[in-house]
Amino acid sequence: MVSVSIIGGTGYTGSELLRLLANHSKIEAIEHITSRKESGNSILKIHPHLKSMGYDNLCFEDIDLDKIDSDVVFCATPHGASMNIVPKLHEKGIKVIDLSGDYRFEDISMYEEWYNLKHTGKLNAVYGLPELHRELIKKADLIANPGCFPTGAILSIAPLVEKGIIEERVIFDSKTGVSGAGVEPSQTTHYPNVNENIKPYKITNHRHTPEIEKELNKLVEVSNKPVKVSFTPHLAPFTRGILTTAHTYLKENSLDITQAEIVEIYTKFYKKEHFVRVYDEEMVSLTGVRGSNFCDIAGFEIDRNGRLVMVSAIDNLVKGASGQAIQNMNIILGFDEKEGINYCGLKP
Ligand SMILES: NC(=O)C1=CN([C@@H]2O[C@H](COP(=O)(O)OP(=O)(O)OC[C@H]3O[C@@H](n4cnc5c(N)ncnc54)[C@H](OP(=O)(O)O)[C@@H]3O)[C@@H](O)[C@H]2O)C=CC1
Ligand SMILES: CC(=O)N[C@@H](CCC(=O)OP(=O)(O)O)C(=O)O
Repeated sequence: MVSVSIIGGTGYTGSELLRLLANHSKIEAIEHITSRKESGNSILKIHPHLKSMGYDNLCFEDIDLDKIDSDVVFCATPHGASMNIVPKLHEKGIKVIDLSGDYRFEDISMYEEWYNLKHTGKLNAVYGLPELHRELIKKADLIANPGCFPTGAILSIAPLVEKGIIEERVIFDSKTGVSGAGVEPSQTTHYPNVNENIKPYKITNHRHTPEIEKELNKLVEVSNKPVKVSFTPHLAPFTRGILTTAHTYLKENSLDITQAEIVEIYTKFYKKEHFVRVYDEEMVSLTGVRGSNFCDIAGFEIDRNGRLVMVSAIDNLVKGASGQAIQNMNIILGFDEKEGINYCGLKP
């Protein structure tokens, strides 16, 4: 049994951590859950849906980090904030899973360029995408939990990149639900601006672009050219979910590959992966993964120009954040990887 604390407990990913951990059989207690604004208040004030789930006496605290001594701490804090919190916990020997972008880049200068922030210093973090880095995660004491868009994008084409059958340029087009923007309201997320609307943003310069690219390039054989990623997100009128369409081009020498062979490449690549479901006949959709830790993948169609289209669907708050964070904790601590997160979607 382990004790857990959550830094940033009033946000959406903090809320999801509580929801999922309530059904985790190896969690002894949520020792501390922090909030600066809600310190002293019951967590039920902000998360009333968690009533009778074992948290009725749990209150937010604005606690000094020195007082936290849990086995595992989840930092569900914004980028820029995590880098001032994580080192203090890490140096105490606590296993830390950071949901922000602060430790996702091995190369800090790349982080500073894309996040426009000065970093407080590199730590030895493992990029927590279990389907690609499970062995490293097992030995890690600091996990950089992947970004929501990168999770769906990387998983959608990782098998093709590893196989070396697509050209270097890859285009990802993603639609995201509004919870991706966090709990603080803004003009962008204001209901009249989102409802019955769809709006592209950061069409060429979203900070998840280099994250997707550097992870895909870990799969590229030295003899092949590095992948070049273009990424455009769109804000869409739903609360949860990210649907990503990946456009890739088959290499000249792979143009005779069949759809069935591509399906086979994916099936083999994800054979042991419980949380990646490959659909060779059905199209995937967001309701199929809503509330779940699954990444559903479909597509496999090649058009008359040799363009291969893949599609992935995730719940940004689960496989894209808190579910994956718990999956990482399960791997580090040697628990069943599915513990606490083994739910299907909520398709009506
Ligand atoms: N939402 C999503 O879909 C995803 C989010 N992420 C990442 O996960 C992290 C959390 O996201 P999300 O839950 O959406 O964010 P929210 O904005 O919803 O919540 C942020 C939380 O952090 C606390 N907080 C903010 N600043 C500080 C600070 N300086 N020190 C301590 N606590 C602070 C806030 O509480 P209070 O102000 O009361 O202290 C709040 O509880 C972010 O880094 C985000 O980028 C990753 C993948 C997906
Ligand atoms: C809708 C919306 O605004 N989405 C956010 C998602 C990013 C996020 O959650 O940040 P990390 O995954 O990098 O931590 C955005 O595009 O910035």
